[in-house]
Amino acid sequence: MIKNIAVIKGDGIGPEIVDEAIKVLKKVEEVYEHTFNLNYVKAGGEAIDAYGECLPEATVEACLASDSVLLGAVGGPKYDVQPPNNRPEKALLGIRSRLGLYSNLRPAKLFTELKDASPLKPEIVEAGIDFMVVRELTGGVYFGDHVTTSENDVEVAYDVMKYSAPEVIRIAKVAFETAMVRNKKLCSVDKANVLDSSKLWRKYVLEVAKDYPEVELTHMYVDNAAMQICKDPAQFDVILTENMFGDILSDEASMITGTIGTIPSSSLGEGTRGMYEPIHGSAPDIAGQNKANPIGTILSVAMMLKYSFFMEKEAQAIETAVQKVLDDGYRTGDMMDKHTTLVGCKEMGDLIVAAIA
Ligand SMILES: NC(=O)C1=CN([C@@H]2O[C@H](COP(=O)(O)OP(=O)(O)OC[C@H]3O[C@@H](n4cnc5c(N)ncnc54)[C@H](O)[C@@H]3O)[C@@H](O)[C@H]2O)C=CC1
Ligand SMILES: CC(C)CC(=O)C(=O)O
Ligand SMILES: [Mg+2]
Repeated sequence: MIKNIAVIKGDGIGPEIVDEAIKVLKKVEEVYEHTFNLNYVKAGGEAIDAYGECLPEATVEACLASDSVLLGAVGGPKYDVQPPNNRPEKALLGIRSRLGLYSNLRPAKLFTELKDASPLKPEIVEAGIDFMVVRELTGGVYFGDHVTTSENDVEVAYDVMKYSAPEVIRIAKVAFETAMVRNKKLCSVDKANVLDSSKLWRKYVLEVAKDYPEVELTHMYVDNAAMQICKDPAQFDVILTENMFGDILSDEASMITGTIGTIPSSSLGEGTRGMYEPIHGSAPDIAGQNKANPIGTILSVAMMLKYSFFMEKEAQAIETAVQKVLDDGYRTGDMMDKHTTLVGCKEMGDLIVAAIA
């Protein structure tokens, strides 16, 4: 099969982790006789450095012309002085929006080999951590008006969190469908005791629920959800939530699995073209030191193969290879625990490539 992939390395650890993911993709290409045409384009800080703008139109066009997009991460202190509309993060939001990628799936699954890396008590970890965060990705406060102004000579700022009924309905459908192929439990997380946008959210989640009588639906306020993820993560199967809550809760959920460094994500819209990226950021504190964990990006490639290209066995081969390398005791620094072998980003990539049959 021939597939065209737009590749955005981005900033900080982005280039390092993407290089390892590409090695994995090339191994899959060789073993399974596919052709992956890679089109390297820039977004975020790397695009500001090269062209002065965080999201050149040529990058968007290359993404739109591709079968899918692989992204490392964007941002870093160097770019914090940029005006709001030219920050690297704005490029990421721009791609998500221009490609219509409203549905972000972020798994929180504990590799049993990493149970000692989890900060939770052993008895909580033993109960199991395996849930999916379905995060709305193109609405909410990240896409509302952002205003800094002055009122009565006092500086004020506000950001608008807005949702429309169709936006809630389409992401709720994704979450119910996700629950249907898992354990048929869906927890919708909102702040409906305070926010109008959450009241609307809950109303339309309840509407969509009528089409999925087999799914057990519960609602939880986001503050409680943050607590329950630490206290009793085994209660969750699928969590559905809006953009910012999902951003925050998925970072928390990653940490209880040991590290943010292993968690991939898919971002999809109506078609099969998606963007695939680890859930973490550009980790400027460890950039350029061969310390980054490339597993989140490598597993994002596996998600791309599964969700966009329907290459089930190839995706499985990557997941099995990651599992084997962890079984063999290799770890990057972020998931280091007793009796394991510390390796760098590049070595971790090489080990996973070698483990792909
Ligand atoms: N998708 C994206 O491109 C995202 C970009 N960002 C941007 O990234 C920059 C840094 O943001 P932070 O808040 O520090 O979040 P971050 O996720 O980059 O880093 C948080 C902590 O996790 C560690 N970490 C993250 N990924 C790791 C990996 N693969 N291996 C080992 N350790 C890892 C970092 O070293 C750091 O200690 C900011 O400019 C931010 O805006 C933040 C989140 C998402
Ligand atoms: C960098 C932001 C735009 C978003 C974010 O933190 C994320 O999607 O994980
Ligand atoms: Mg985030």
